[in-house]
Amino acid sequence: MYKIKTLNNIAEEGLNLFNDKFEIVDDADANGILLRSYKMHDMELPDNLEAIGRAGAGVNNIPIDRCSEKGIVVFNTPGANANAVKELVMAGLLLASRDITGAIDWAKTLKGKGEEVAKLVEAGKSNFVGPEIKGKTLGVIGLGAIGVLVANAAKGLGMQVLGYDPFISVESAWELNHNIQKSDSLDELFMKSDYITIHVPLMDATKGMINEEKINLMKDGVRLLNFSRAGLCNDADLEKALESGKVARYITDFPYDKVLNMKNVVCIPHLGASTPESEVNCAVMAVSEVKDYIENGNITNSVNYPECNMGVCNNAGRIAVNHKNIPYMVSNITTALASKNINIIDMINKSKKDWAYTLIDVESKITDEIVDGLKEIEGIVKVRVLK
Ligand SMILES: NC(=O)C1=CN([C@@H]2O[C@H](COP(=O)(O)OP(=O)(O)OC[C@H]3O[C@@H](n4cnc5c(N)ncnc54)[C@H](O)[C@@H]3O)[C@@H](O)[C@H]2O)C=CC1
Ligand SMILES: O=C(O)CCC(=O)C(=O)O
Repeated sequence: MYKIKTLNNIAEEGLNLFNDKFEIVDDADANGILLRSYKMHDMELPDNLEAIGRAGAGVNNIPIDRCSEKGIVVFNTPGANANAVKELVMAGLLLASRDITGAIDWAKTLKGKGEEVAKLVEAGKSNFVGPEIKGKTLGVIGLGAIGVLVANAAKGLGMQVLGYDPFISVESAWELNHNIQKSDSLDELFMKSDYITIHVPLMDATKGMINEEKINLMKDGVRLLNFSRAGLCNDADLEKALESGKVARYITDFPYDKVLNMKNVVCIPHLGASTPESEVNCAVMAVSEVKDYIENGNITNSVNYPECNMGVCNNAGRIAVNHKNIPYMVSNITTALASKNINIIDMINKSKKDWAYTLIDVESKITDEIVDGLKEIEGIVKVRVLK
């Protein structure tokens, strides 16, 4: 029986896809882990952990390098929550323009004022005037699953849209409305935009990408939206810009104590992906990926190991080997099998940056002795017999 542990709420529609070879457990030594935003960095990674399924996009809560070194394949669910985030970003654009939250808070203070309310409303409403978004320029940083939907929807609302993504995928480029302008540099986007929205992953290269130097390039009164991760903005620089009015408003899905105390900030409690539709989409995708990997060795949407698909095994045996992407691995693995008289019927070897994966169907049963032999080969970090 394969054991699966969940570290966050995972929609039933996904969990129900596990067949009777799987059980949901609370043990520390599960074969698979499913999670959303749970921070795994301080967790031990047990030797029998094979797969981690992130029901969502961002994987900065998972120790990817440690996982790769232990042969643990980390999956995410590209695009499965993108529409949910896009819809909240559209609300964010309006929250950034019109002081909707301030106005709602003020309206609540009129409770109990009886017949005076209508008069007070008309007298007080001028404090909450804000510009329309139509005709303004929105800069979209990162044109992946979310950025593309945001850019297209903003265009539909009459905005001018500038996009920046030096690594845009062919698929995203196809999806992008052809009226969206390409920004040749991030600095150009910063200089030309009235509104800026960030849709890139948090990693070393993007951490603190919104900082004093970049803010100084922006228009006075620019409105910033961050539905990606808190760490993309340098908080001391952001605070200074909000105090001076250089940044007129900051809308974020990532509250923390310091930002909650800043002026002109609207904090949403990480609700971007919190729709029933997106929770189901993510759970179904994450469970399908983890299940197919544990049962068949196939890899779809992994962030640390290569794509690999040999379908269901119809041969006598199947073995999966996670290893470093270094010379002689294929020859070492096949020589080890040949030395035990094991004949290979089908095989895939693929790599992704420093890591590689070899999936092999063979003509006879694989014994523990063969597995032990493979484990001794320098560079191999995990060996699994799937059949
Ligand atoms: N608020 C929420 O609940 C959610 C937040 N997110 C956050 O949004 C991020 C983006 O999500 P998706 O669009 O689904 O991911 P994605 O992987 O489809 O798109 C990310 C895009 O960023 C681009 N990119 C990477 N580095 C860049 C750079 N330095 N400059 C410009 N572009 C760069 C990539 O080429 C890619 O096209 C996630 O990494 C996550 O942190 C995602 C889902 C829900
Ligand atoms: O699961 C969630 O609610 C968070 C979604 C998210 O931040 C992501 O997918 O990167």
